[in-house]
Amino acid sequence: MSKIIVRGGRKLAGRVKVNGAKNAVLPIIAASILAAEGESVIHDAPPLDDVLVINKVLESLGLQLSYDNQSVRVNAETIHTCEASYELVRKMRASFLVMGPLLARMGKARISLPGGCAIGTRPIDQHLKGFEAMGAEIELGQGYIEARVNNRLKGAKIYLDVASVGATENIMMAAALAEGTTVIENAAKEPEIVDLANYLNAMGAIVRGAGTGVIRIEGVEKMKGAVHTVIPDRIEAGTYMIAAAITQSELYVEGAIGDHLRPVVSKLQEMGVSVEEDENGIMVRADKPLRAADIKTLPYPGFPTDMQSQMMALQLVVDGTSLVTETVFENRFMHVDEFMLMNASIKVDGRTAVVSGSNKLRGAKVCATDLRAGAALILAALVAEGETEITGLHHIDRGYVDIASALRSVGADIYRVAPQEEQQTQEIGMFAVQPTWA
Ligand SMILES: CC(=O)N[C@H]1[C@@H](OP(=O)(O)OP(=O)(O)OC[C@H]2O[C@@H](n3ccc(=O)[nH]c3=O)[C@H](O)[C@@H]2O)O[C@H](CO)[C@@H](O)[C@@H]1O
Ligand SMILES: C=C(OP(=O)(O)O)C(=O)O
Repeated sequence: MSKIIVRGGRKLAGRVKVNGAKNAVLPIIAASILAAEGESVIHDAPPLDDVLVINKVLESLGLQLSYDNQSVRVNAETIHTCEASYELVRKMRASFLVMGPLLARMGKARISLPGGCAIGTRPIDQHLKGFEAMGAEIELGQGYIEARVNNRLKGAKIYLDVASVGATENIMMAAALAEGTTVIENAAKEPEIVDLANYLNAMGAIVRGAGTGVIRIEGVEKMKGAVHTVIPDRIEAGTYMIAAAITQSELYVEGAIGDHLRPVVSKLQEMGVSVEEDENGIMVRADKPLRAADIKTLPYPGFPTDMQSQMMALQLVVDGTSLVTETVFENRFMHVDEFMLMNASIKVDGRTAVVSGSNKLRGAKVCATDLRAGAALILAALVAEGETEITGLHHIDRGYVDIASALRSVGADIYRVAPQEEQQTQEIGMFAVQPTWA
């Protein structure tokens, strides 16, 4: 089992570079299915496990794809099958995003139900409601969802009961090739939606209003491949900003876009962190004791649920008590039990966690229960006394490009041990590769 080992107490200094956004690149790669002619080239596609999975999904449909030097090239002229298997969809829920483009381009799609995951049940009713409104017939059976339409999908007015990111994306992609105009009301407003709309428009679609609550898509008959560069990952950026704050350090987060991080920036400032934005990134400085601040997760532009656990790591060490209210996912407090193993003091009551500050965190053996929980444990470990051993790295690898090396490059005592190295370590009684603190 691979693990990350951190020895807390080091200050950080220097710059970390943000990669392309996981949550933007996944729908964008899926949208490439819409191009009946030409090649798409997607730059700044981060080398993450999730990107490999979506690439495999497209390959399994018969598309030609290559991934080199952070650029994905997709030729979608030929599609052999419209079925995405359980084996691939279970690895990553975002695989379900191929349903909209397949249905629009091929008139049918059979996709495994994505199921729930550690952070909640995560239904897909809003995606299906959108496809049905556009004339698709939906059937569920044997763990798969089958959608079909005779001729083309038809534009429709669709009000989303929840401003779902995935449903907005799936419906936008389906509507791009539909006959007539689709209006999505109560649409999600995340920057990743805007990035997808920009890519769709470059492919020949007509999408207006992305980034607002009402998106209008005028369907076109044909789309072609396009070249696109993915936006920087605001959640990766926010994670490194908290790394600076929690270690009382100074870090320049290169590529971070302040406008995408407004709630995180303002919360850090409220806590006493200095944040300076320029056109290339964000400088974060913490050089005095920080204050408690409450957070409530909400759809964009509210505080992102994907930053909730990392912010909780910071709340554990600041002065005072903070409240964390999670309104987006019903089960996103699993990191609390792991923090407790590190001597944290947190009480959970339903969707709210009461986080006591000024904890003297202590290193422990902990496990990443989901992607952001894993990042949060690393952040806590940076300031914990002694050594923390973090397992469950497959979660972290879904969304962070070698976070251990990135943090080590700015001074953290953090090291990843692969299973064979661990075995050698046991055999010869030392690290197979010299850890930074040795
Ligand atoms: C790949 C990707 O972009 N993932 C992000 C995306 O996930 P994802 O697109 O899955 O998240 P949604 O915005 O769809 O989910 C938000 C809420 O809506 C509910 N819901 C969603 C769809 C639906 O048909 N019915 C329904 O009830 C969900 O259960 C959840 O409670 O947005 C989440 C919320 O910002 C982020 O945490 C994820 O990192
Ligand atoms: C929850 C997340 O991703 P996904 O929707 O892919 O599970 C995340 O990025 O924190």
